Amino acid sequence: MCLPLKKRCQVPNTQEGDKSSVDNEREKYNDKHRKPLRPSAGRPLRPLGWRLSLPTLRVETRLAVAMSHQSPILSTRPAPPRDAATACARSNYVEPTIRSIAGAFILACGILVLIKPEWSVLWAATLCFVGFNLFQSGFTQFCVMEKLLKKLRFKSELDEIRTLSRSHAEAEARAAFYDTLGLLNEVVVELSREGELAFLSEHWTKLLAADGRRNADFLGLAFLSFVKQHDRDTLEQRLSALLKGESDIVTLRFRMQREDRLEHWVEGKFARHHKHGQVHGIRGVLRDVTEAYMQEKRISHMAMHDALTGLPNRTYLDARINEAIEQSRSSATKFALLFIDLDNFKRINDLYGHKAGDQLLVSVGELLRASLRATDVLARWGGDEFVVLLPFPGEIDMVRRIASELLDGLRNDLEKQCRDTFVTVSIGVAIYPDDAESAETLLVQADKALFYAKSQGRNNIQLYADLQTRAPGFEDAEMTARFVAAVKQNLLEVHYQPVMDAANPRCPVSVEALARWHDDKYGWVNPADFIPLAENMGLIHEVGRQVLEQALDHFSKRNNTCDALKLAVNVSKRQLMSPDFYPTLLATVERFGVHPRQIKLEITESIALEGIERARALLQRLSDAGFTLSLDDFGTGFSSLSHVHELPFDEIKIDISFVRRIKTPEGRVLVKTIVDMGHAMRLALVAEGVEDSETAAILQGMGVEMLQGYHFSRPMPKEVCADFIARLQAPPAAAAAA
Ligand SMILES: Nc1nc2c(ncn2[C@@H]2O[C@H](COP(=O)(O)OP(=O)(O)OP(=O)(O)O)[C@@H](O)[C@H]2O)c(=O)[nH]1
Repeated sequence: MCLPLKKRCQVPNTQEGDKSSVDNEREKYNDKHRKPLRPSAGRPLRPLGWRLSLPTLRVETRLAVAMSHQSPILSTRPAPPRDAATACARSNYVEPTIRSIAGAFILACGILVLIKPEWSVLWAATLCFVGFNLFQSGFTQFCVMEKLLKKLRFKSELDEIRTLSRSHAEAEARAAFYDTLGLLNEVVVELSREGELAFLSEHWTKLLAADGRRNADFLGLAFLSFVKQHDRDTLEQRLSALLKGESDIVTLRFRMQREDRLEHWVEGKFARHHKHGQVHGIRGVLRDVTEAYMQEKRISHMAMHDALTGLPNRTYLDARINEAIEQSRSSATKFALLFIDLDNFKRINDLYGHKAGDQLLVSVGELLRASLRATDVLARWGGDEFVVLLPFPGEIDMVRRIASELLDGLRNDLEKQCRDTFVTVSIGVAIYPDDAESAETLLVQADKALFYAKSQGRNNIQLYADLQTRAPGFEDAEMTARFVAAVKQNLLEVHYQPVMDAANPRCPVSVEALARWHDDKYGWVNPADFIPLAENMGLIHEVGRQVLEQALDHFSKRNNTCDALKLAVNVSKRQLMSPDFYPTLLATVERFGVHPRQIKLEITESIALEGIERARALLQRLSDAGFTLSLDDFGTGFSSLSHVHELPFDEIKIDISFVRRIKTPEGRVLVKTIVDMGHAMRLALVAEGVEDSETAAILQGMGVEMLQGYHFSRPMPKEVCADFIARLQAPPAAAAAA
């Protein structure tokens, strides 16, 4: 880089005399700077001056100005402080003094010739000598002046050459700089204060995929016009802040408006560009970061999104909920969290396989997304659960309406997509800040509301706020929390209580599956405590489902030979009213290889309160499928006994409250009436709560076909129940030995 510059600094076309004078001056300069000039007198000479050297009267002109000083081409030192004009002025100032002295001397000689004519030769010789010296002095002065003029001319030439070579050197340096920029992958841009392109380095056209064009075509155009519309405003704001001096460096990622229309990301780093101490514009470096950006995006997308549906995942949702909380706090607004869960999704997997299940999840995600506003966040929480974060400006009724539209819309769309199955969803809703003030608690409340929605027969919406009034106190007890956890973890157990043939007490006709809960803290919890809890919490449906599945599992694996033995399971009214109860039951029974004929469904009489027509339709389907239908708790709370005969029940189970009174005359009459009425309706009779042989005998005497109670057996774990049945069925001798 330095070589061409030096070469250009050689002095061109100088005459020999000039060259030597320059060399002389340089030597003088170098000598002067090497060591000071010392005259014989031992005093340093002044840089410029005259010395009258007597007795020779030789006027010495000492031009001590080292002209070589003035040439930075020859030396990088700065020019000496004195110039030729100063030297000239000094010589003009000295000459009159000499002339005056010489004049005075000639006048003195003339006077002496007149006074002493005999010394005239001596005086004439002295006069000649002085005249000659004056002439020599003038000539010397003339030479000095000429030299000075030459020096001045030479200096101006030098200045010219220097300016030329400087601009040439600058141009060369610039060219070399641009060549270097061309080696970089980055693009260097210079923008005017108005944002127009003033300079572009080589790869600009490559960055814009404008292959056939030259950089010059772009000069003078607005830089921002090559930035994607979406990123333009931000970049413009940041660059004008930079020009105003509000920031020193701006680093920003944005997209360029490329001719091939591909999305290319650029990282731009900009700084102010100064000239003569003024802000002249902006200088920036643009780096194509598309690949790195896409990679980062892919990684962060993977970390924040669900692989199956492509929807945001829990991590993303958590962040957005926290953001929404911040925003709601500052703007005093509310937002809702909707927990959406597919009803009986397991069944879809079981019936159609996991691939179909996956496809359904994807469809649900798409349908939900399409029904929501862009500002609503939809995430897949996991499994068949989705969560919607719904900012809402108005009343809570608005959330109800949106949730209801989602539920109906989804059901209708899925009905069209899945013609051979019926897919519904349940929705639980919690509102910030009414129901909770932290993201975590809000999610828990929404989940509770969902749980309650499931328990209400699925395919419905529950708001956490409503839950408080519908299931009061369900939050309070620690037991509640432990119970909920037990249900969620499938920790409930099923015990079995046999129902005996009244005519043959050694033969159980069925075993009733009963839910039991053992808690580490509370031990065995009485069903009379946790069943109402389950009702209040809306868990009764879930409890019913778990009991059914466990019981079917046990029943299908039984190894006794009692072929006629039936499995009796309790079905709550809510379960029965759920639209998917029937198909789920059929599928579950089939899954465990059990025939509906082997199942007895015990249904409470309150089913009739749902409207006799509806109840009949629901029950008839079950009866037609082969299930035995038992009217449970008969005699309690049934508004119209006369309706019983309109429902397709196979048997009536007399409530324990009547059986316990059987030893009193009134109680006996009451039970006898129920038994007669049942028989009149061609229904079989079962009595529960038989606790002793006397009661058993009375009931048997009345014609009750089946008996159940502690007199025969308490509810037992499956193994104990299996032993019990095996013992009953063993020949009397073996049973006695056992
Ligand atoms: N196909 C498929 N199944 C999944 C996926 N993730 C979870 N599951 C299944 O989804 C089912 C979720 O069941 P639950 O929500 O507990 O129960 P459900 O059958 O939907 O019943 P309710 O929610 O009580 O109505 C489980 O059987 C999981 O194995 C998945 O990514 N794909």
